[in-house]
Amino acid sequence: MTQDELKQAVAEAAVAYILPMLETDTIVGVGTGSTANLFIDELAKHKGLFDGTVASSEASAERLKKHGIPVYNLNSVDSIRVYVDGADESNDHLHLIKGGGAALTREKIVAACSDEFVCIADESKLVKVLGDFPLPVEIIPMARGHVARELVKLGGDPVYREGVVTDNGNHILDVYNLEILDPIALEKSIDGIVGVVTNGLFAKRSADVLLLATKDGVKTLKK
Ligand SMILES: O=C[C@H](O)[C@H](O)[C@H](O)COP(=O)(O)O
Repeated sequence: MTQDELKQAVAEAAVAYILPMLETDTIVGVGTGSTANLFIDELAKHKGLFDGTVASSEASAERLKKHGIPVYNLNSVDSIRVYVDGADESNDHLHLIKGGGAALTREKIVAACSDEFVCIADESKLVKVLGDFPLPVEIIPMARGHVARELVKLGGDPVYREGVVTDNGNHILDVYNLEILDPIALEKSIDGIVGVVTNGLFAKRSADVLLLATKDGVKTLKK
């Protein structure tokens, strides 16, 4: 199977997983990226069954609206039953690296507000130790130099993601060469640097379930 076929399989599995949760007042949190896009397309087949969604990016909101699925402002909903999103890497504890598409801050906010976080990925994303994928860090633009120097002190090699402005009007540093042995501690340390908005480690609030597409079928991994 190709990577695209694996992504399609996991998108379908995610919809099957959340179907029993869908009621007329259910709000679904929707992530960002190529896997999340396929999930949106599958979710659209069931749009009459639930109330609507909260999106983690402008791009996902636009795709949802094109399908005729209601998209709510996060501040106008009481709760999100389930959040479905992709990842750039996951370890066995379902700690994630996210933000390859620069949506990490809104993703982390929606994940924090959700009762259950279902991560969807193909098997290439499962790793023993996080950090082969450069860790995205969203920063306030004027703090770029300061944050970069602090990230070097933590052992990383930050690279400015040229030309990218997040939905929040900020910039991204991608941090290379981190061997992330303690994701919870590193997430906290990076968040403590003045000028950092969010970092792409989802460790304190990890996924609850990982649906992992493999050539032998979609596997369900839990913490
Ligand atoms: O900012 C983007 C997100 O964190 C994505 O969920 C992540 O990059 C995975 O994207 P994809 O499904 O395209 O590999």
